[in-house]
Amino acid sequence: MTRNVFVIGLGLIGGSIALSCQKAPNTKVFGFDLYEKTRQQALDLNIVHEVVDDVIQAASMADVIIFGTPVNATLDWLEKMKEWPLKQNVIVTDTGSTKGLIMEKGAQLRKKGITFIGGHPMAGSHKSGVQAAKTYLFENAYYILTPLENENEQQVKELEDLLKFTLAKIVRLDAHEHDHMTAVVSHFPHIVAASLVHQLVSEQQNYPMTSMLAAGGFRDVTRIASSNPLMWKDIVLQNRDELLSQLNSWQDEMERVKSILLSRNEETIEEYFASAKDVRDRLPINTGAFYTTYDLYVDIPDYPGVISELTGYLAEEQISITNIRVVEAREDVFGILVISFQNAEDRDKAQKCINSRTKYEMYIS
Ligand SMILES: NC(=O)c1ccc[n+]([C@@H]2O[C@H](COP(=O)([O-])OP(=O)(O)OC[C@H]3O[C@@H](n4cnc5c(N)ncnc54)[C@H](O)[C@@H]3O)[C@@H](O)[C@H]2O)c1
Ligand SMILES: O=C(O)C(=O)C[C@]1(C(=O)O)C=C[C@@H](O)C=C1
Repeated sequence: MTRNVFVIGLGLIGGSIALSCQKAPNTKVFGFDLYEKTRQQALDLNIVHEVVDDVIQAASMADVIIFGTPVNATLDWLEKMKEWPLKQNVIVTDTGSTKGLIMEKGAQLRKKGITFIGGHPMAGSHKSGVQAAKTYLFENAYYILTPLENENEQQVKELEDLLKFTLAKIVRLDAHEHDHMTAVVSHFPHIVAASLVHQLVSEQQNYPMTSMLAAGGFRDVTRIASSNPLMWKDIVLQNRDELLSQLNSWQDEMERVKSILLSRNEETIEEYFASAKDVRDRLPINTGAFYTTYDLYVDIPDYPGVISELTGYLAEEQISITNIRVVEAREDVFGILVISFQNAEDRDKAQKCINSRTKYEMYIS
């Protein structure tokens, strides 16, 4: 029997889930997005098997409905869904970054006989939209499920059985614990990143050169300030209380920094950085495909056409790359071309390919 999966919201996350659901056997993936253009792109990019215009009709045929919409739009859809004719055993889930308010709606749906199991894959990007979707975006990442208390175990297992095709590590959490912990490691850092950018803007008024000096450090710490503003508006509104509490803790932390700076105590200042480094260095890696980049560093001479020469060799051998960038490109000296691949196997093939056709030095970090 065919399993019908219906994804509503075909952006980065909905599109990526749709792609991984297509890997599941006997599964047909339908999609809907608010925008006609996105629906067309989703079809052109084979993100879904079919796109639909009539949401209620598609939902009535679905065995699993997955929301990939911004969290306030998800709340609106869940409210409307209470009145829809759905299959008796349908499983409804979402991918939103917040869970408290969404699970309140889930509890209301349960009263209508609809199973809602909250979901949140802990991987993503500052990029948004259907064109950024990737089949293995969630590989190795934690994928949190927040079933209601006493949820039908069979239904949760069925959802897990589908989501395993994301290659994520599925874990279960209570919605409030989820909102607390994600405020710490995801939502509040986005506020800090945006605030650092605002601080730069105000400094620019007196020191216009400042942004030109923004090197790796500023860029690394503010990358996520380039994320989708509408999505983050919704997230911070839904998780406002946790964020206000994080803001208080941050202000206390800044007071601590101020006092150690005022103290001029070298040992304390060094220890402040050393203990942070220790914790940061021990953070688990490989959580989320976006961070699992398989990079190959190639020392290339600085002459026109060298990049297309190399990518041409890879294309001839059908080796896909996910990203390419040049670092330390200076005149007349070697630059380093960093080519990223989806997996180690592709990187090995690329290394062999380049080795057989050039004399460029290569290394893996
Ligand atoms: N971006 C991330 O890193 C990330 C990671 C994990 C979870 N999430 C969550 O996933 C969800 C989607 O985020 P995204 O990054 O894919 O955003 P996105 O902007 O890439 O995609 C959202 C899609 O939803 C569509 N949409 C908006 N309102 C809609 C509506 N009312 N009905 C139907 N479609 C609608 C948009 O047109 C867009 O295509 C959000 O709830 C977000 O909190 C995001
Ligand atoms: O990598 C990024 O750009 C992200 O912001 C991804 C990220 C995060 O780590 O905060 C963002 C929102 C989520 O709900 C989950 C993951």
